[in-house]
Amino acid sequence: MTDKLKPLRERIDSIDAQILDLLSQRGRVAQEVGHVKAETNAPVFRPEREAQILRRVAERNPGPLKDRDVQTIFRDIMSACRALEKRVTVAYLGPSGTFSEQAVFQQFGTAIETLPCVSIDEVFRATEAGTADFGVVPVENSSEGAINRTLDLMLGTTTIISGEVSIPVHHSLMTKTGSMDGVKVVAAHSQALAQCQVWLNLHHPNVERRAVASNAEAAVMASQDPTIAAIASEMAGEQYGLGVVQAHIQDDPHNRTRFAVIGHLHTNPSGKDHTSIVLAVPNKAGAVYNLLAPLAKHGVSMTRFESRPARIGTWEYYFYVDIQGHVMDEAVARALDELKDNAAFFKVLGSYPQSL
Ligand SMILES: O=C(O)C(=O)C[C@]1(C(=O)O)C=C[C@@H](O)C=C1
Repeated sequence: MTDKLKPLRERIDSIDAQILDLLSQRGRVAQEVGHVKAETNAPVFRPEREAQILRRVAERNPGPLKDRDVQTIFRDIMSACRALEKRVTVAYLGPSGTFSEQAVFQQFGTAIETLPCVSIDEVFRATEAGTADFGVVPVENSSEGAINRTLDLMLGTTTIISGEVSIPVHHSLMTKTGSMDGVKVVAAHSQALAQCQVWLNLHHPNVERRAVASNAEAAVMASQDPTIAAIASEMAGEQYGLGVVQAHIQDDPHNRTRFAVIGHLHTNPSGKDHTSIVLAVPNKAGAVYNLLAPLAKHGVSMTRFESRPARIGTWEYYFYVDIQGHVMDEAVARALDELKDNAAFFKVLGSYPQSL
């Protein structure tokens, strides 16, 4: 056995030496890129370039490693190279261990500084003020719909969307002991409680449900009090020393949350982009009907349509629309020009590469 392993391990050692040498070469080129960018004050983080590299990696992947796995490796290689130019700071809805934090690493890799915030409002504020270079905020969940606070804040923010991240959301029920003995309360963010309600009704109908600021906060509470169970990611459970009572308790097994990356960066076209806009129409007959006509006219596909009350006391709404393409694409530019003409309010929230 050992005799057979020895030559294989020697081959791995020699391949590792080559990988290390290539990584070092890549790092030195990134340093040169950094110097060129510094001369022209150009942005360090280029989401469209990173998206193109990750797409190409999946296209060219000869196997046997999975596309997802090689993308994760390359994302972190780019993250480390980017950190040689500048280590970006990213704000998100903390504490550490939330799905938002997972989304941050999925977009930026791990060679970054993170700034956990107590609320979505705080993520916007930190990014607007420049305390963080970017912020990551939840936009919608596949089972529960829009995250209204994010939509409302998008309206007035000076930041723009420069990326999107979609991650699977798997909830686990966890306690200090790994059992439900003596548990009186299940704590979680209201969204998580809603995403697990069928399971909770079936298995723990008589345990009080308590909505708290985040699942990670619920995990902290459970780690300090054996009468409290938390619904959170297993990552958060591990972080706060919890035992799993039951994994994957979300009602929808394909449950996902989409996040927006906000900042001050205008992202260039990557070839596969989304554009987010928000608009309001004058309060007259047929206005909503006519609103989207320019999209169809110019062959632009809509991927999402959401409405929010304008909160000015009348029955007026803001419409949040996501479309395929980039504001610099000719068809999109033409359609948006016409949309703008029909709208009482119009704002482009940003164009950015489609999530992987
Ligand atoms: O191509 C660039 O602009 C780089 O800075 C290099 C690099 C990379 O490592 O490939 C790093 C950071 C950018 O976000 C994009 C790509």
